[in-house]
Amino acid sequence: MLIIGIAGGTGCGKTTVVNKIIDELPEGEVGVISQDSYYKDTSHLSFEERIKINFDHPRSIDFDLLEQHLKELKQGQAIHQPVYSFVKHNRTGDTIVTHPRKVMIVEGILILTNPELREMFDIKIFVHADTDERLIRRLKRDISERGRDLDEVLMRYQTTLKPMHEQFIEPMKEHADIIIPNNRHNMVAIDILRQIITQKL
Ligand SMILES: Nc1ncnc2c1ncn2[C@@H]1O[C@H](COP(=O)(O)OP(=O)(O)O)[C@@H](O)[C@H]1O
Ligand SMILES: O=c1ccn([C@@H]2O[C@H](COP(=O)(O)O)[C@@H](O)[C@H]2O)c(=O)[nH]1
Repeated sequence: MLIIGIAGGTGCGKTTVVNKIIDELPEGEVGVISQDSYYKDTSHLSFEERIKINFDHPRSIDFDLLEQHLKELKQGQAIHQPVYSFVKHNRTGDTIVTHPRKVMIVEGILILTNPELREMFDIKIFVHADTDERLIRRLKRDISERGRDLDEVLMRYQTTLKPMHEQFIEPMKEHADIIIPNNRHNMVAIDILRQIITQKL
């Protein structure tokens, strides 16, 4: 199994890159684990308490479960990946059965901050887009898909997104094997990745 970690700040285009890689490779060869599925279960908190959580800090992620699941996949076992609701800011209680594949992609803003997880990646990728570009994308996406409004996104951006990005995410570029510039759609980078993956397989 080839395990690829894809990190980068919110809105940089991680999910988009992952989907393009899946499109480029034979069906059924690529599986995905999203760090978002591993936000800690906060069912014991009220909605008002949950919205105050700093979702851009590594402590908000259940890295133990993420690591355990990746190990199980590596051993050939299927896992039950939790389903996360950005609207409720919590796990839904449902899970998706994720089967081991020849290529497993783990994507998320903070996945390179965890040393044990980092060790498990055969290829570490950092997707870069400029800060203003990411904020514009985040605004559009969170308003249209995640039930947010302008004030919520900007407040979160100033209080947690920007400082956490600078403290935890941007420094992780140092651990990356490949940095993909993604201010615009970058099909050349996707094609290079496809070639690297095919060669490794
Ligand atoms: N290279 C790009 N150019 C323009 N828009 C993009 C690009 N990559 C992604 N987007 C858009 O930006 C938004 C956030 O992208 P997404 O892949 O969800 O980012 P991430 O998973 O890193 O948060 C989406 O609406 C997506 O369509
Ligand atoms: O309940 C939540 C959990 C997370 N977020 C935000 O999501 C992004 C990470 O997702 P991307 O798809 O990589 O953008 C992170 O910046 C959190 O602030 C949230 O809004 N609510």
